[in-house]
Amino acid sequence: MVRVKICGLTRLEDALLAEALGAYALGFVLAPGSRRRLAPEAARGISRALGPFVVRVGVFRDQPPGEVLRLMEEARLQVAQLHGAEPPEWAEAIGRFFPVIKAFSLDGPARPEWAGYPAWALLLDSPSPGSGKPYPRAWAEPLLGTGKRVILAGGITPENAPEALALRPYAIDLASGVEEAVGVKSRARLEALFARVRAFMMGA
Ligand SMILES: O=C(O)c1ccccc1NCC(=O)[C@H](O)[C@H](O)COP(=O)(O)O
Repeated sequence: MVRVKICGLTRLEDALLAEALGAYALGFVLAPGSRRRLAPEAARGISRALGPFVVRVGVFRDQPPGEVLRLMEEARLQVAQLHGAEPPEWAEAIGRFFPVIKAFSLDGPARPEWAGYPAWALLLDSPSPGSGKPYPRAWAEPLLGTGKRVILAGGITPENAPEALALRPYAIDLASGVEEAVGVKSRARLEALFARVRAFMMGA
């Protein structure tokens, strides 16, 4: 089973297309400073138009639990992804209401101690989230096989996705690799990605 999260959605048409192609989760950036940032009401409009069986993920960075919980409710989202230096206590406070994904930026091999962070899954990303910059996928290995769910992100594209899939992560996550402009997904690139994922599954 390979789960695909398409992140940084800003348009309803792109979210509906990603859902139709088989995305398991869709990410909406509510963190300040991102060129993909959506207002909560815009994310709510997209979330309300999607089917019931695709997971809506809110993406945050260094925003305190009260702000995250308010935005999650306002935007009608279901999972909180924390992309900053959030202390475990923040994740525990948010985790009382929503499943939490904790993102870590890799500038070298993943640290085994991250497995102790109170999150439902760990997302291993490049140092600059949303940049389309990859890293050596072997850097994820210290956390694979620990029993912790690992989501691989950071510069994944339809072309290099098999390298990430071969590590059999809990999921893969993409923003830039399926875009024609920042925040604007490409139909052709989304279709190419899901074709590569299906081909990998058939051959796995
Ligand atoms: O996508 C952004 O603009 C972003 C900004 C700030 C924090 C997180 C952000 N994205 C979160 C994601 O989960 C991205 O999909 C992930 O960083 C991978 O991005 P990419 O390398 O562009 O595929």
